[in-house]
Amino acid sequence: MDLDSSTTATEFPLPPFTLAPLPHLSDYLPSLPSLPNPIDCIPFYHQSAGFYIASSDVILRHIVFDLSSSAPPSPLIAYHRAGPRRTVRFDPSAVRAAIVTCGGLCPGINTVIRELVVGLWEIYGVRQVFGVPSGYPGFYSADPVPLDPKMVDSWHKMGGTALTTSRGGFDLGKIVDAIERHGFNQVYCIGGDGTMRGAAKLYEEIRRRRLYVSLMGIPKTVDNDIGIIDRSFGFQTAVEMAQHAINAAHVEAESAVNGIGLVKLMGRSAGHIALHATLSSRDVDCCLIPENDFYLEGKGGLLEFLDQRLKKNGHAVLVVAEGAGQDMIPRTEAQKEMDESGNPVFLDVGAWLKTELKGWWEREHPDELFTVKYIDPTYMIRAVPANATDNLYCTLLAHSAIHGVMAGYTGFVSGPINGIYGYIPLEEVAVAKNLVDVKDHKWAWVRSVTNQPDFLQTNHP
Ligand SMILES: Nc1ncnc2c1ncn2[C@@H]1O[C@H](COP(=O)(O)OP(=O)(O)OP(=O)(O)O)[C@@H](O)[C@H]1O
Ligand SMILES: O=P(O)(O)OC[C@H]1O[C@](O)(CO)[C@@H](O)[C@@H]1O
Ligand SMILES: [Mg+2]
Repeated sequence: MDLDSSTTATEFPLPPFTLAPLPHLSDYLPSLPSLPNPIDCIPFYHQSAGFYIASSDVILRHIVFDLSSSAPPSPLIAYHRAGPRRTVRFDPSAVRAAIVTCGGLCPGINTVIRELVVGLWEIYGVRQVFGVPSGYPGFYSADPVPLDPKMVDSWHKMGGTALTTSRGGFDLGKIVDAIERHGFNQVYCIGGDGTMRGAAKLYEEIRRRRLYVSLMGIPKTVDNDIGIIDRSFGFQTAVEMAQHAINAAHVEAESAVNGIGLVKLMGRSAGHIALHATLSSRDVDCCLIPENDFYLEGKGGLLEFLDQRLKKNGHAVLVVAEGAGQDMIPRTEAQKEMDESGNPVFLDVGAWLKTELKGWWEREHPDELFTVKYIDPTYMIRAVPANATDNLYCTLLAHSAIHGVMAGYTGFVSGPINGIYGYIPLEEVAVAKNLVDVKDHKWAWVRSVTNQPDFLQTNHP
């Protein structure tokens, strides 16, 4: 079908799609109260038509279509829109909300906590909001901390998590027992992919026990490796922070004779931070990510490429995601460690690359000057407050979460889908991985900016 020459608007029918389920407390508690939304009584709000979101308001996950294709993209899925509902299923005076943060840090966690507290308090009139210290194990091993708007007032300006976090210690029975014991009826779990897998199990157990408890997940991952949502909060702040390291590497490399600036950035299985930092910087000569294997020696290899760059420019900047090249680094049995949550502990690809580069130069150009300056900003890109964009994102995310929970939805995650906030089943998010697609335009863009090798040659040594 040639649409180029079309001068008039052409109509196409919407392809059929499946609406993802959105679990609700009434699925297993049929006689729940149904109350008018307390927002009705806030004197400053003058609800316009369409203010309340109905269960018929949906967002399409796929918004890019090939009109010449007879087959619709499959599977075509829609999600329920996030936002306030006309009725709520909790009496605000009876709500006891718990907030927990798990896994690694990420800019914006404190903003999400702040906005959950302030949103519950100011919009819905909830007065019992608690922080669960030290991640999932804190449910059964620590006392909940009462939170109020005054206490959290400036938390959006702080990095880290004021509640403290941890890895490991997920004991399903003990956590749900503790939720019952403390009388929590709303649970907000902020965390990464592991936290979402844990939250999906908690939701299943709560449902099995038929508890009047709504539990939801707010995805947090500096690596941006959680699927379905557009991006995770704090990611943009981390990319911005990574620029400082890349700029320093560039200055060091440029100021040396045959200088290489090497920057390692976070990203266990997904190279999004490295990729975005590369695209924003434009000083990077080569970006190495876990999704795209690379090799050092021979035709089309990294060393050949760097040799050419040094000859041409006198310096080069290399960005490597921490999960890249792990299979190439020699590792003893003792180094095959896992962290408390079962995530593999990586070896330092930056330190390994630095040694390899120095060895190569000494072998190939023993009489020429050469410098590798290795910068590993590690936690400096994530242990910072969120920037303005991420703070706004965190606020909308927290408010979307509250509206959904107050309406009685449970077992869901809130997040932006194509720019619109929606509710996604927890179990879907728990298994959806967002890796860099090295076949799509974004990776092609990196390669066009850097002109780096594709590392696809099969006949290297
Ligand atoms: N499959 C799982 N089932 C139940 N709980 C899990 C599972 N995976 C991880 N968890 C628990 O979730 C919590 C956080 O997990 P993890 O340390 O992997 O961080 P994360 O949420 O993935 O965050 P990040 O990716 O940012 O580090 C831990 O308490 C861990 O025990
Ligand atoms: O906080 P820890 O346990 O040192 O873990 C660091 C890891 O956490 C992350 O920031 C998020 O998963 C990774 O990029 C990094 O490898
Ligand atoms: Mg994780």
